[in-house]
Amino acid sequence: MRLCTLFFQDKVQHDRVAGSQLQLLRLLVHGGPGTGKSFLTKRIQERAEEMGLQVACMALTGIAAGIMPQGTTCHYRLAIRCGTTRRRPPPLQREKLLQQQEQKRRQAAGRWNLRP
Ligand SMILES: Nc1ncnc2c1ncn2[C@@H]1O[C@H](COP(=O)(O)OP(=O)(O)OP(=O)(O)O)[C@@H](O)[C@H]1O
Repeated sequence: MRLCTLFFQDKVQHDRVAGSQLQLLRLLVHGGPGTGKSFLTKRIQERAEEMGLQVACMALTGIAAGIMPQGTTCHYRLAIRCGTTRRRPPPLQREKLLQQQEQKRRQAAGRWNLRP
């Protein structure tokens, strides 16, 4: 954790010299199963918080997010909406689309000599 402390101290000092506000720092912890990602993330978070820095932990899955202290999924934290934003077509247009689909299905069935 000495390296972690030195890293944050360097960063804080660098940002203070460069300007008055601390710059946002993004860290990506990546690795195979059981290589110590959660362990390292927790230590980094503890150290950063001891130094008065704010930490937001995010993960791609809910299970991974649940392991981290105050962890959330990326979608939740960044307010990324899931699902389609496309609206359903209006009824008339929808009817037309269904007709086109049926027509294509019949054409395909004819091509393969199947009963429509
Ligand atoms: N630097 C370390 N010193 C001591 N133990 C460690 C260290 N790094 C990891 N471990 C131990 O190794 C095991 C696996 O670590 P960890 O759960 O952090 O891995 P992970 O990459 O998050 O795993 P997964 O991908 O399955 O979520 C844990 O028991 C953890 O305590």
